[in-house]
Amino acid sequence: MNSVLNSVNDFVSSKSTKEYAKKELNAILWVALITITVFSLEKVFKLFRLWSKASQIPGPPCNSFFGHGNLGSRENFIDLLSVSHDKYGSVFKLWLGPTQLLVSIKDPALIKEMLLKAEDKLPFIGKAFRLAFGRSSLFFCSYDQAQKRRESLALELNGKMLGRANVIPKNVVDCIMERVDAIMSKGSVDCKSVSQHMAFTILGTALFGDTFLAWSKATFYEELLMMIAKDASFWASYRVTPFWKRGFWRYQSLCTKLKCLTLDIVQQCGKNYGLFSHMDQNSHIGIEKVGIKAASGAPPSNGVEMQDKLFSPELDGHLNEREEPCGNIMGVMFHGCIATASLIGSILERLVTDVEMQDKIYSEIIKVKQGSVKEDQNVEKMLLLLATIYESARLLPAGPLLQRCSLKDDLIFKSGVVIPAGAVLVVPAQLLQMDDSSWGSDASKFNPYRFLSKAGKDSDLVQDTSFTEEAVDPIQCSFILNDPNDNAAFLPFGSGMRACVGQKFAIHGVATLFASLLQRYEVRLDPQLANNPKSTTGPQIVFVRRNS
Ligand code: HEM
Repeated sequence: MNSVLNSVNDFVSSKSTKEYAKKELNAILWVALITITVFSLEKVFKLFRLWSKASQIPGPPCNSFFGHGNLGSRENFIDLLSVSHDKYGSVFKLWLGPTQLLVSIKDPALIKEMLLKAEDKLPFIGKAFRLAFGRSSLFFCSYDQAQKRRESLALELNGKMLGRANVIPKNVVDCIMERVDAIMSKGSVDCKSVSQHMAFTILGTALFGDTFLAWSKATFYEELLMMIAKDASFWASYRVTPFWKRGFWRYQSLCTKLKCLTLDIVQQCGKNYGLFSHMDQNSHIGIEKVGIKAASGAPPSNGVEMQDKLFSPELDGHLNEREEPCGNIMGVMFHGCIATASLIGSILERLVTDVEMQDKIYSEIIKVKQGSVKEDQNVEKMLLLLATIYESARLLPAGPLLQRCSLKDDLIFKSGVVIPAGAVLVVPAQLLQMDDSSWGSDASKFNPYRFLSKAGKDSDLVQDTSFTEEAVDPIQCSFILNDPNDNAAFLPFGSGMRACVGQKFAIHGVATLFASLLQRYEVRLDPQLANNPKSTTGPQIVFVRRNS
């Protein structure tokens, strides 16, 4: 009897357990269904919001649901922006896909406002840096993540570095000159590779100190950095990281080699010199992680003290741990080298094609040198040289667009224009820097005098190109150098919240370099190879030693 009762009980309890399980499963399915519905509705709602807000912005009609997906080559895209701005005004939209809105802005005042309000960078840029160098704060798309590192790097670059008499120490310039001598003993050089090497040496010594000059692996490091630069955008352009592609893993192995080399140079120069200690406290953790013994025995120095002052505990704790060791260092080396090399290349190209200007700059350098007591370059007194650097940066073809977005909030301009959150904002900097309405009828010509004005009259620009010796005489001070950033259409270093923190350092560094270079050499086009139409590396140039 008991056993019968037991089996009835078992049957009842197993039945109620099953029912309970069934009910629970139903509840889970309902919750999942509601969550998915809410999530989808939210997405649809966001999409309608984007479409309705975007409908207020003028722009070409979009024939395909997938948007203007095929925008052609870089040149075609800039042409498209130029034509569309002429047609739709200073702000227009372009659909890149059903959910991807691009808004281009060409009005200088609106651009200034936008670059101050839109704090975030495109996730694509952050992805390119993350794939190559691991997670880092500098160059991260969200401003909140990048802000502190930006501030500490800016403080170091614009404070300690610019505070020195010469932004680039004399031994570094001498090292570059020695290399130029060595190259010249073999013949002419291509403009691109010599500019790249100069930029690499300036940045390397700024980050790692003098140890970098004697580092045996520097040449390999430079080659690796350039190989990575070539492919970085390509691999970042995949929506899903292409782990299945062999080429991607080859690229990753280059990135790993670069990381090991960075850790190696960090180890060699120890904690006590260079900018690196202020950007990556994690670098020493990294050295241990990859099995290299951390630098030891170096006496505590100013660098270490400065390091403690520069980083707040908040940054040292939570955020630092999420950063890849040396990620910031590699990011700065990468961006700084490419951008500085491009500027040096642009200056060299302008100087070899405008020999008269080169001679005037040479006279200015000699005059300033004669007036100075010590070995200081005093580049801040070389107004024509600095104006030439600004002008070469203005005409720089690299980086034709500035890109921003506001990840969370809509952007509301004073004029009432509203750009929905998440839209890609672009500034066609190249068009703007060549625009007649901002630069006058000679906007496309090389004219450094546009950055000089007569002392006391800000608006009185020196348009007269017969720049006399007296005019460049710093003692007489008859001319002043305008702040290039006064013109809202001067954007080679960007502007606003995410503007380049290396602007002053790069300009002073490049000026110091050219002051030494032009003092010793005349730079000329190689007469035999000047007109070689096949050259993809810029003109072939020669450095001719000056008599003195
Ligand atoms: C001629 C040389 C250089 C040029 C033309 C240049 C140009 C630029 C441009 C256009 C941007 C983006 C700005 C924006 O979106 O508004 C940028 C960002 C940046 N630059 Fe430079 N740069 C140069 C050299 C350097 C150097 C030498 C350093 C550091 C040592 C540096 C550090 C940075 C950093 C950290 C950012 C990122 C800012 C951020 O994402 O928040 N740059 N640079």
